[in-house]
Amino acid sequence: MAKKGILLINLGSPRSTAVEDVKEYLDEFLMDEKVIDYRWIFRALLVRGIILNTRPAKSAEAYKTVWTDEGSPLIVITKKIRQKLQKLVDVPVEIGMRYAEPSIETGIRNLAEKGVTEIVLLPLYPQYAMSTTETVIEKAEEIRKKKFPHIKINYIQPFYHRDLYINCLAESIREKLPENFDALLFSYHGVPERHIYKTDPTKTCNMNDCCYKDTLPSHSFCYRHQCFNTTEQVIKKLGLPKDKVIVSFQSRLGKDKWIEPYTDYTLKTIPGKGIKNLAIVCPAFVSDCLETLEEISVEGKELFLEAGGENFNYIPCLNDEDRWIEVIRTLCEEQLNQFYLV
Ligand SMILES: C=CC1=C(C)c2cc3[nH]c(cc4nc(cc5[nH]c(cc1n2)c(C)c5CCC(=O)O)C(CCC(=O)O)=C4C)c(C)c3C=C
Ligand SMILES: [Fe+2]
Ligand SMILES: [Fe+2]
Repeated sequence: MAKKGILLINLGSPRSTAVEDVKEYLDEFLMDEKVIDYRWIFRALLVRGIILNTRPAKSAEAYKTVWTDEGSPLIVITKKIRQKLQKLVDVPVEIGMRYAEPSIETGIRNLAEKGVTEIVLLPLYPQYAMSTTETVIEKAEEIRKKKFPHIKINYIQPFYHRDLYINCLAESIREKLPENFDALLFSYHGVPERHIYKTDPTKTCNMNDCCYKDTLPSHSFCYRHQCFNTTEQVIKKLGLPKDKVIVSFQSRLGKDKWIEPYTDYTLKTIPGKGIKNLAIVCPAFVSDCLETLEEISVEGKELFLEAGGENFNYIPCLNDEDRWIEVIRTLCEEQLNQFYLV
């Protein structure tokens, strides 16, 4: 009789805020060809020859500002999610990180040691991207084939369009929205435009109005569409008019063109357009992390206030909210049941 288990995957953080640990983490992250998709030699020249000379020290300083006694917020929150989910399901639950520790391999091994032979794996990313969902699945498959060939893995697909997730996100935002705000900004992690062209099997997305349309075959791999669609569904549930809502993309790296508009530019320009009281949410992240707690809540806030903004209200991620754990439970149970159908 097969034994089932659940593996939750998040991005991962450095082991500590020491520059050397941040460097090791950034090396693994940025040398992933699904993240910096250049040929190995050019990627190595860029990452090891340029980025890793200066970025680790800067990033280490940034990590210090968000680090807690228990460690990186992203890891701490993922562990809390695991604990809460474990109380709701009767199969073992483990976590794994795409980069650094506990790795995906550690997660699979922990399940294997409990006798699990069928794993439901949930990448904790609502929207598909080559640099998130795809790299997680590729890595997990590589490890499974090499080290655990007797184990089956069912991968949970991106869930940005699922009603249960949208209801959960909308309710979470509704509870935290300030009474008065001029606009609600949805800031998603960005990706280079090239990634979207590359993963579009239809080769029809032109990074234009097509991404806003309701249904197109290109959408199952268009991160830009999936972010707009998440926003549209959430604001419908919240009953917010479109003119009170802005979408932008944060955290770009390097000189390539990333999907626009950029969050930093948006934050600098909207006060001049009369938006002085801002609410901001980051739905590409299910758990708060460096990119929300430092880049948005500290740096982003500073940009907005310096440009004449008055109130900046950051709305935290779903983190370990009970309603979100229920969503995770349902997504996993759907797939646990799928094993019976194979
Ligand atoms: C939520 C989805 C994410 C996408 C898409 C994504 C793409 C992406 N990221 C980088 C470069 C960096 N990202 C960094 C941090 C970071 N990124 C995500 C998520 C996505 N990235 C998270 C959750 C985090 C925070 C990790 C944490 O420990 O809290 C960093 C490291 C931090 C820094 O030095 O600023 C880099 C670098 C690229 C290039 C990319 C798409 C190609
Ligand atoms: Fe990132
Ligand atoms: Fe698109």
